[in-house]
Amino acid sequence: ETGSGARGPADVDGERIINADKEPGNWMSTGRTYDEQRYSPLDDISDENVDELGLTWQYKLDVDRGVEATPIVVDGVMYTTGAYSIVYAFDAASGELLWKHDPKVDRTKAASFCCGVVNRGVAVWKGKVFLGTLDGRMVAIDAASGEEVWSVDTIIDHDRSYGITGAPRIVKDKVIIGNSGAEFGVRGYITAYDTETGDKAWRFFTVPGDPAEPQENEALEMAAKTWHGDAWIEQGGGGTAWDSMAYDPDLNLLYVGVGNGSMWNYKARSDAKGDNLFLSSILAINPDNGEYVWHYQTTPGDAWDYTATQHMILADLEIDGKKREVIMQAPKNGFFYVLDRKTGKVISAEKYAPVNWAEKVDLETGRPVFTDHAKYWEQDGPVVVQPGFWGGHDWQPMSYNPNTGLVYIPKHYFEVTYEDVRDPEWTPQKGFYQLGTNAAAMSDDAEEMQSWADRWTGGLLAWDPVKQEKVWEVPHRPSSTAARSRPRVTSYSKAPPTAAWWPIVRPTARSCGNHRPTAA
Ligand SMILES: O=C(O)c1cc(C(=O)O)c2c(n1)C(=O)C(=O)c1cc(C(=O)O)[nH]c1-2
Ligand SMILES: [Ca+2]
Repeated sequence: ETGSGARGPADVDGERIINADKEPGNWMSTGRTYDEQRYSPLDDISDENVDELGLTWQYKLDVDRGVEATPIVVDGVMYTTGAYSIVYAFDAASGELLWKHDPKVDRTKAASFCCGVVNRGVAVWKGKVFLGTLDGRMVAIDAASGEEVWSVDTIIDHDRSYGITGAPRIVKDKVIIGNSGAEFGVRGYITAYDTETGDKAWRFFTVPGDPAEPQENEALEMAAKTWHGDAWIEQGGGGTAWDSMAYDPDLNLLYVGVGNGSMWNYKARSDAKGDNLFLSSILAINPDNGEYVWHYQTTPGDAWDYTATQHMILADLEIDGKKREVIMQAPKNGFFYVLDRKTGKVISAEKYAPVNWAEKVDLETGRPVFTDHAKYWEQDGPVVVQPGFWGGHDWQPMSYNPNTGLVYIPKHYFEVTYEDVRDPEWTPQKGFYQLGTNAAAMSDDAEEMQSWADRWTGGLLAWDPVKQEKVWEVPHRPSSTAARSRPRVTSYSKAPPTAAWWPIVRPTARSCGNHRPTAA
């Protein structure tokens, strides 16, 4: 049922999202359902006729930069975003533009965002469209007219490079949004706002504040004990929640994926001591008041940009003859995690991509068993770490098919070098990477670079989350031809004298589809 006309535009609430299977022609929240399975029950398109699909309409977006949004479709209208957080509403059948909303993000600030001026889409609720803008505003837009209804600044410190690229989620009349910027030195947090008024309902910081001051809550008191030295205080600690969330209405738990440390270098950040909670963690939070319920940390003391902001899926799986309510994630660090979503206890964790920083995850302690190899702060010179900083899987969402029981993962093969910076000159600066490591400080030699480019590939992986094993994988096409015909690797050898210059390598394994597999 779509476009009955009985409802106003974007007339979505929690009941409708929870019962989304009753109206399979709509896609009403970013993961389609609160469990974020991204499984469409529509079956007109099948493996019998998929080769007959053709273009029905197209629309040229305003800015030729990354497009990462999941479009929302409600009652015949599609709401989606392009670069610089511009929102578009289309007639979904004809492609006719109904309205456009440009929040007018300052284009000169583009360098303050690590990974492009991207946006991953909007949320809709009771006649409004909700947008997190690149410069950190939460904007409520009238779904009929495209006009702004209210706008709030979500950023606590504009001298730091905070931004928003993720899609908001809405639970019980609260719109929830995190932020980005952990490559530059920020303190991560998520905030909930009243969808009607824009009033702040609660805020949860993902890492502690200055231990000289009282922490905001008990969870952060606990977290503060896992940080050492004082470099992290000035750098903010990191832990940005820049992409994933999921919600279980029965348990009333909001799950939030938390990112990497500021700076990356564990020794520079925290004297190479402590877990640095809640970096690289999945957090379960009460969405009514923002209170901590549990956490699971995937990479204690993260030093490699191993965010756990990757897409999370809730499902009920039968494991060892018992029905388990699980949350699943394939974070950057290369392990596929199945956790009990009530308690946060790890049920299983296996490598879905090449991993050399850890042997395995110890299911008794729930902690990874680290190798010494990847601890670049203890090494002379650069070390090759698998996965590299774009991870075995990054923001590209995965999906779960309850009929096959498989998870489908857009997977990367990506390894890079990391090297300790011995003479750091870092200070928090806007627009400069502050990593404390030379990451991917690559050769100027074309042949050598080509060999790296050849190894940066990807594929579509079908994964059995019960057996924790690969079922099949479709390799993406080889990168080598494309890499030769188009220079794609640049080394900023004359970068600014920060500790953390960023010899930019845009890995082919990111999203451009020119990938070749290597042995798993
Ligand atoms: O630490 C952060 O705050 C942060 C933010 C973002 C972002 O907001 O896009 C990315 C990352 N980290 C990151 O590590 C990463 O690999 C990444 C890829 C992308 C992208 O859009 O292609 N964004 C981000
Ligand atoms: Ca990051």
